[in-house]
Amino acid sequence: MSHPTTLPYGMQITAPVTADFSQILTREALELIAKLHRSFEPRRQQLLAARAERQQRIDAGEMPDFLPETRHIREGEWKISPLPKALERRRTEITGPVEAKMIINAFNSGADSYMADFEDSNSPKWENQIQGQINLYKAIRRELSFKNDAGKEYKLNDKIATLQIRPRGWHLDEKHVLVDGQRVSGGIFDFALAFFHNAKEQIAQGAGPFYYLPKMESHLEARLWNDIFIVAQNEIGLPRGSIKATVLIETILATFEMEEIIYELRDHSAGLNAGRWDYIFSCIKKFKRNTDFCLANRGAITMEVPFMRSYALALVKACHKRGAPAIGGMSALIPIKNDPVANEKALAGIRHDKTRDASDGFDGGWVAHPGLVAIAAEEFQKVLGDRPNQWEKQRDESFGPRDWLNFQPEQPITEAGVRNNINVGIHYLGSWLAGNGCVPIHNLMEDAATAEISRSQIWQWVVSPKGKLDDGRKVTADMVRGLICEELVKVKTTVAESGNTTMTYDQAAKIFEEMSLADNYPEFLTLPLYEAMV
Ligand SMILES: CC(=O)SCCNC(=O)CCNC(=O)[C@H](O)C(C)(C)COP(=O)(O)OP(=O)(O)OC[C@H]1O[C@@H](n2cnc3c(N)ncnc32)[C@H](O)[C@@H]1OP(=O)(O)O
Ligand SMILES: O=CC(=O)O
Ligand SMILES: [Mg+2]
Repeated sequence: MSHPTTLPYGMQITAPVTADFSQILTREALELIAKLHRSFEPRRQQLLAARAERQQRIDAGEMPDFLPETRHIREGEWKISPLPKALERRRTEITGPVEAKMIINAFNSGADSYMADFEDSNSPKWENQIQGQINLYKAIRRELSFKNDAGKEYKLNDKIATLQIRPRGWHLDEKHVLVDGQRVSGGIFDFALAFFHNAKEQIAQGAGPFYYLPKMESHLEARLWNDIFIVAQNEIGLPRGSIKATVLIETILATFEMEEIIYELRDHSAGLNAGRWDYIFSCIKKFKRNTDFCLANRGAITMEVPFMRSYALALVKACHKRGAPAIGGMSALIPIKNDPVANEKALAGIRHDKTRDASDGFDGGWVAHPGLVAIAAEEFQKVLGDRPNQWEKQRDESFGPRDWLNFQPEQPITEAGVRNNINVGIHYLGSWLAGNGCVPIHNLMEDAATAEISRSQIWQWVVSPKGKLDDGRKVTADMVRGLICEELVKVKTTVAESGNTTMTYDQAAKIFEEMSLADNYPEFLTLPLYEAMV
C-alpha cells in the first residue's frame, strides 16, 4: 500500500492510495477531516446512542409527538437566510451514483439540478467513494470526459445542471480512515473532501457549495451538521452561510421536528425534500414492536395513503412558512425498454406523481433517469408557469400525530408480495456487494432505501400477529427460508442472463435471511453489508 501523501498526525488509511487517489487525499484535505473528526465525533456518537435509547422507549410503547421545549421555534416568526439565484429554480432534480458516465449524463440531462449521490444509490466501496470525488472534482472544472467500450465519447454540455452533493448518513463510518484509532464518519469524510476541494471554485462559478443531508432523526442531528458547516467554512476562509443544504425528511421522527431542523440550519438551509422510500422504511423500523402496526405489500404504500400524504403536505407547509424550498421525492418508476405499452404506463405514473406534487405546492421533484426529466418539467410548468418556484404558496392545514401515525393500509399481504420483497432484496444486496448501489429490478429503480423496505417488511410480517397472507396463512420464518431458496435461483438466472457475475448472490441471500429473520432487528442493512464488503 503506498501513501504518496504524508498523513496528518494520528491518521491512518487502511486502503490503497494510488497516485490518482492522492490528488484528492491531499494532506490539507485530510487535515480538515481530522479536525472535524476530533471536534465532532463525540457528538455523533452521542446522537447515535440517543437514537438507540429513543428506539427502546418506542419499543416500550412511547409514541412520538411535538417537542414541548421547541414550541417557541414552531410558533416564532423567522425565515431562512436568502438563497442564491442558483437555487431558486429546482423544478427537476436528477439523482444518481457518482460514476463518470452517469455524472456527465446527469449534468447534461436538462434537469435544473443534479444530486450527486454518495448515499442511497451508491455502494460505498473505497474505490467508488474516492473515484466519485475525483469525478466530481473534474466535472466542476469541466475536465470530466468518458469513453465507453463502443468508443462513444461523453463530454459536459455548455449548460449543465446545478450540482448538489449527498454525503453518507450519520450511522455510516468510513472504515478505511482512522483518526486516533477511531473510524471517521462517512458523512464527514464525503462532505469534507468535496467541500475542501471544490467550494471556492463553485462559489467563483456562482453555484455551490450545495449539499443534501440524509436520514436525520432530530433537530440536534441537524445542529451537528450546522456546526460542522461553520467550522469548515472558517477553516477555508469562507463566510458563514456560503454552504446551502437541503435536508431529506425521510424518518418519521424528523417529521415531528421539521421546523426545528430548518431553524437549526437557517443560515445554511435550502429547504427540505420528502424522501419517501427511507420514510416508509423508518415507519416500519420505529414501530416494529407495536403489535397493532403492520403495513400491506410494498406496492400498496403509495404517496396517496393518508400517513404519506399528510407528511408530504406538512413538509410543504413547514418549508413555505419559513421561505424555504419544498422538493418532492422520487417515484421508483423508470423508462421500460422493449415494451411500449408498459413504458407508457410507467411514464403516466411519473406524470401523475409530479402533477400531484406540483399541485400540492412542491417547488420541484426528483427523477431517477434522464428520460424522465422532460415529463417532470412539463408537469411543474403547468402549475408554476413562468415562476421559478412557488415558495409563496402557503398551506393552512394542521397536521400531527393523528395523521402521521395513522398507518394504513394493512392489507393486502400476498405470497407474491413476500416473494417480491425477497427477490428484490437479494438482487439488490448482491449488486451492492459487487459495487453497484442502484439497480433496475422488475422495471423499478431499487436502491438502499427501497431494499430496506423489502427486508423490514419480511421481518415485520414474520413477527407481527397481523402478518397474514390474504389466503389466511401466517408468514413464518420457515416460509421465508423456503422462498429465499426459490427466489435466489430466479435472481441468479436473471443476473446471469443480463451478462453479470452471480458471485456475490449466495452471500447476499445469507445476509438477507439474517437481516429479515434476526430476533434483534438490525438497524440498517448497510451496516453489516459494509463490514462484509471487501
Ligand atoms: C430512495 C432514493 O434515495 S432515490 C435517489 C437514489 N436513486 C437514484 O439516484 C436512481 C439513479 N438511477 C439509476 O441509477 C438508473 O437510472 C437505474 C439503475 C435505475 C436504471 O439504470 P439503467 O438500466 O442503466 O438505465 P438505462 O439503460 O435506461 O439508461 C439509459 C441511459 O441513461 C443513463 N442514466 C440512467 N439513469 C441515470 C441517472 N440517474 N443519471 C445519469 N444518467 C443516467 C444511463 O447511464 C444510460 O446512459 P447511456 O445511454 O449513455 O449508456
Ligand atoms: O432518499 C430518498 C428516499 O426516498 O429515501
Ligand atoms: Mg433516502
